[in-house]
Amino acid sequence: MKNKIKIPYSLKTLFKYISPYKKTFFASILMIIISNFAMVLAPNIEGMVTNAIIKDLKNIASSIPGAHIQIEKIISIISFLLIIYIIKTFSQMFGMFFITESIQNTMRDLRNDCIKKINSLSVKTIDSHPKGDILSRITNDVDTISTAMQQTFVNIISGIMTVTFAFIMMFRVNLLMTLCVILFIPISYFIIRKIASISQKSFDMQQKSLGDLSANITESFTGYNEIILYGKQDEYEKKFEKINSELKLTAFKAQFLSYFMSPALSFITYISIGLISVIGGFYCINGTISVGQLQAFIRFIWQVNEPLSQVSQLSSQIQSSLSAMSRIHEFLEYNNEYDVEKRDISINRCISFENVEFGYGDKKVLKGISFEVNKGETVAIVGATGSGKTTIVNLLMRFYDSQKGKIEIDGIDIKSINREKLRERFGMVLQDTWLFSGSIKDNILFSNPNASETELKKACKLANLEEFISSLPHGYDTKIDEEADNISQGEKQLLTIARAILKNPDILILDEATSSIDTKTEKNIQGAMDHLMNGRTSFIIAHRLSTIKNADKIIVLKDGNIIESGNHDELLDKKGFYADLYNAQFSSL
Ligand SMILES: Nc1ncnc2c1ncn2[C@@H]1O[C@H](COP(=O)(O)OP(=O)(O)OP(=O)(O)O)[C@@H](O)[C@H]1O
Repeated sequence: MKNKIKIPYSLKTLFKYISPYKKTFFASILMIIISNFAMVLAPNIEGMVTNAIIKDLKNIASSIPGAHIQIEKIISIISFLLIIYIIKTFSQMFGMFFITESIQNTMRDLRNDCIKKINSLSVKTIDSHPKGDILSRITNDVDTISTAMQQTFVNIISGIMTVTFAFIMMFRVNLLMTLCVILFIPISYFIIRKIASISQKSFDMQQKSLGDLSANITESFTGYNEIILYGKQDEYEKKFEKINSELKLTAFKAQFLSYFMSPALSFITYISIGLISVIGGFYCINGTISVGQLQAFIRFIWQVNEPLSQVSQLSSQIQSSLSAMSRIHEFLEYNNEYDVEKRDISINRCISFENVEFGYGDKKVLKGISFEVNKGETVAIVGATGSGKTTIVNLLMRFYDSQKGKIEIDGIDIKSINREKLRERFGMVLQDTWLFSGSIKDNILFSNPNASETELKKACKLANLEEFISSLPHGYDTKIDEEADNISQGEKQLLTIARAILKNPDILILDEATSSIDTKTEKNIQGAMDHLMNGRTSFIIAHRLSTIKNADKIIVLKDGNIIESGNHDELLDKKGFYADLYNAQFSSL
């Protein structure tokens, strides 16, 4: 899929984003045209002042009667010149204002849509793309486009103006000579295209390397503690250096090739000047044009070359931005989590899995899972690591959809239920707690922002958090830092339990929520968990079998199948896989 999307699509996407601001864009183009006109007019008027003074001085020197410096005439020309300068300055200023305004609005919309896109992606898509790369598309790539547009737009408009003026002047000197110059344009165009198409590949690689670099940095930060713990700094530095060298290589290729454009274009210009000198020479000899006109004509050829070579120098930026736009376009085209279903659900009877099969890609993880849980019951899912415990709850919340069989709530296939509405029924407490930078209160209210103060306090009481929160200097308003490093693992879990209590969900997912904590905290968490689970249908994924003894049903997974099910005592009596697992854990305590 990568690198398949070609430039026109990405440009179309860019135009789509620019179009709401087309009026401001056109206003900026108008301003640039006005300022260019003023720039062309100014030298002529400056010349008029000099000419008027010289004429008056000559008249005085020749003692022509009544000769004097015509101050009023000079003042009126200077006033006109002043007006031109003012127009030039203000049109330039407003031109820049309009262009900056429209580009920055476009970029803001693009970034907003990227964030909206992230929120509408399926878990499957998020899981299958490196986070750092997605981050790079929203930050680096948007930035590349913004800088390129800002720097090249004015140059391109001014260039078009200069070329147009130059051609008008050339036509006025001689038609045939101008047509000869025009003949060289396709050659220049061909060279630009050829070089651009070669270097574009390097620009695509460059933006991709930037994405890889960003992914590497994100990984180094998120795994910082583990990296230093295992002394892997050198390894990570080497990985970074490798990607960085690749970036350097692709950036060098891309930049070098694009810089090649300018001398190549100048070479074409030299050839055209040679040809024009010969033709122009003949015209001078037979008196069709003057030597001064030929000289002016050659200057105009340079004037045509200058913007072309300027734009070709900026071509590296234009090309990077095209690659960046292509990557953003590709990201915006990722499949959305699409829901046509509007159906809502409430659980009154039971949840059932019927012959559910599922795999990630070619890897089959669940090979025909069937079990039933009644409303209010607790089911524990047990099995070796990688046996598919998390996958079962992922399917239940429709983070992924089963490939065969069905999951039903009260006899209704969950695939016919709106995903958002389905997920509203769930609460989760995971081992990897997720807290954001904000106050304790903000973090708990995250699941139910409209909860009252009383409800908040009640949830914290049930989650055994009262003592902890009252010990904090700012109580509920205490800030949690970005990584939530200022609170312990157990406290984080209690906070997520309070969050889940406040949501008051029908179905609970508890994923190994009681591991890696001390006995007192574990007791605290277990108490909080009991409050949370009270009267709800719960799915517990736990390695520590002592925590699931009271579950109504325990299902044991192995190689994608349920090999045993029943309650704790029944499974112990069976003296099978569960009993072995339990005894092994019990004896190791
Ligand atoms: N997003 C994914 N893409 C590809 N394979 C995946 C993905 N998520 C999980 N797997 C694979 O599917 C298998 C089951 O994973 P799952 O997380 O359901 O196991 P688990 O029983 O919950 O494991 P653990 O006890 O270690 O959490 C594993 O082999 C895992 O590598």
